[in-house]
Amino acid sequence: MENRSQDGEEEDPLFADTLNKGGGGVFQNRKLVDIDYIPNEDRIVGRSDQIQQVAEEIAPLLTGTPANSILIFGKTGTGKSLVAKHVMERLQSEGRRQETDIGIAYVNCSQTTTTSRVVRNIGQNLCTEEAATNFPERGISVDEYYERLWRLVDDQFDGVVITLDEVDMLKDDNPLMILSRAGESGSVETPISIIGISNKINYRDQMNQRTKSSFGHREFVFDPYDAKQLQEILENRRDAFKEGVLEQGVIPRIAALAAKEHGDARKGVEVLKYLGQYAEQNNKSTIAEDDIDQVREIAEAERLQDLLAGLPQHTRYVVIAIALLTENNPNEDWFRTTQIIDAYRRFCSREGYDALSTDRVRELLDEIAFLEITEKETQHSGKGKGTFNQHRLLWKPDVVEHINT
Ligand SMILES: Nc1ncnc2c1ncn2[C@@H]1O[C@H](COP(=O)(O)OP(=O)(O)OP(=O)(O)O)[C@@H](O)[C@H]1O
Repeated sequence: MENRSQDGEEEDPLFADTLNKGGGGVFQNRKLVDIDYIPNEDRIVGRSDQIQQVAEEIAPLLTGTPANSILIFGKTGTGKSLVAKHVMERLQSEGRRQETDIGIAYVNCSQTTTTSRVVRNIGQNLCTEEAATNFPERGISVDEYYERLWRLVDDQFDGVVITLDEVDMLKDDNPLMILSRAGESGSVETPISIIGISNKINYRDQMNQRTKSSFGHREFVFDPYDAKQLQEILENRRDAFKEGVLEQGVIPRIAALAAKEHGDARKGVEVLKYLGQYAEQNNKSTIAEDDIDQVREIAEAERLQDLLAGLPQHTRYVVIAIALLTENNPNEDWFRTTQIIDAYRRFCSREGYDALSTDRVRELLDEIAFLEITEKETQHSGKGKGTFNQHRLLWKPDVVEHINT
């Protein structure tokens, strides 16, 4: 493939020391283990059918004809974002070859939940740095953002593809509907295709009827990877490290652990990255299987931190309250809502925070279950005695302690 700058390219020697050789100097190409790195096709494992299918849906943009909008579902770390970004980039470079201007934008809706932010980010993604001033942070209405976006799309592109990752986090699916029906409603002439990504398989049920119909039945479900695929994914990143750094058995063990974690490639790649950093900080020139346990906790803490980022502080306190309960009750892992509310109140009073109302804490418990930080289930108390909810932390409690309150 041409025009793919991420892979195989040498780093500028001027910065190589800082990028690769800090401390123990174990890296030779550190970016290969960055989570946002989009690997070249020959490093992507087990997704050629999905790449082909997504490409077929959006390919009509190359001829200026309307293309489909699609939804991709699958658990975390199953390559959804990777496939979307990879296909978008290839479409854009094929467009360049054919002198067709394809605009691409990627927006993560977990950090961009309101309509105006989504539309603004798409605009900023599509245009040059100077033109991005047309999409200021504040001061213009949602309608004006849309107007500017339509103008940009029609003025500069022959086709546009927009990926909305974690689309289920949007406050409402208005932007999804407006963007996917922009051509039909006469807002733009240039065809726009949307790739919506979610790890909530039942997300479709939450979509309103009109949005659903604009996505038709073009849905793809990505299965988790098995241990063999995970091992290959990680082997394909081995050259992030200098030769001989990763001892035998390191990659198979990370792959086996990631396979247990629902086939999550993200976890595997992250552990590789942390292993390198750990080796550097400790001036080690090789990485052994025993080092894996040291870094997994750090990797998990960071992931959880990511999950909680942007959420209200009290959401974190509720998570901490559940972690404390779990730690103080080694033989239990399910806790009733009332137990958690009591633990949360104790935590708040100890730390000097004003606790939120019971109803609000119940809502927060639903939010953290939705984010898969906890699992929630409803139990029956016994004949005629009604029901109660209980919750279980899906992360190790000591990991939660790493969270900054
Ligand atoms: N098939 C694959 N081949 C090589 N690397 C992969 C593959 N699938 C995923 N990865 C790597 O695993 C990490 C996570 O992948 P990605 O972000 O695409 O997952 P996702 O399904 O979008 O997860 P999430 O829902 O958490 O965003 C990335 O670093 C990606 O490069």
